[in-house]
Amino acid sequence: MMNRPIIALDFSTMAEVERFLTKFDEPLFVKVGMELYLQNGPAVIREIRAMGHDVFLDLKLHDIPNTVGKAMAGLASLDVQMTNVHAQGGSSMMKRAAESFKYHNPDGILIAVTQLTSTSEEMMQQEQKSILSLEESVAHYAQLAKDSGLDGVVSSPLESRLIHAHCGDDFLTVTPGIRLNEDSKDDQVRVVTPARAHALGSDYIVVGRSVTKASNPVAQYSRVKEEWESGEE
Ligand SMILES: O=C(O)c1cc(=O)[nH]c(=O)n1[C@@H]1O[C@H](COP(=O)(O)O)[C@@H](O)[C@H]1O
Repeated sequence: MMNRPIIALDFSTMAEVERFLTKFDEPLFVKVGMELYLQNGPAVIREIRAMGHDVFLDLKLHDIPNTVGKAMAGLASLDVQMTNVHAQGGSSMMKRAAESFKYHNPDGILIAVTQLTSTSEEMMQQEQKSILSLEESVAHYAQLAKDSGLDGVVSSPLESRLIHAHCGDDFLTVTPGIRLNEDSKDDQVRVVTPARAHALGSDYIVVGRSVTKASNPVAQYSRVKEEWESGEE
């Protein structure tokens, strides 16, 4: 069975979240990111969990190991199914995050962002002064995350095969940058359709605006889910 698509609740108020979620009569897997969490705090997680939905808390922690370890202990007590850090924070930071998260939430999934889906290879090389190709960089950070005790990484579906080849099929690929054929890319660079993400072997897809900005979000969610499960556009 395929994992449900994760829907990014990129709203700024709880009222908008409620208006969106009450349209659905099935439990969703949703993502709470910086926009919602930083403006509304931990109460949003409790409310969404009380409505029966699973939560990926996406705050991409990136700081010194002690700070991230302590912050992670707080986040782990929120009863979320998945959360993340930035792999570029390094292996000591990721190890502290994993120890802290797993101690408080043994069943939770901890993943690391490799290269954002809004980053192109050209940007990476010019702005990060990296001498690697984008794929080499993603594979490198995925291996570092695995060696630090994390369960998987965030990347574009374009790198899912490479990550599985390097880190094994059990190492999770959680992949945003999903667009239906007729959608615009917006600020994303490395995008694919849900069907293509299936073919490329992603374990989870993260979908935001394609569904949240649709005129009929429930119908659009069903379409994304069907494409993702069948692998056909
Ligand atoms: O960690 C993430 O979820 C994430 C990592 C990444 O590399 N790219 C990325 O788009 N995301 C998140 O995935 C969501 C994508 O939203 P849409 O572009 O609207 O589908 C946003 O909430 C982003 O914050």
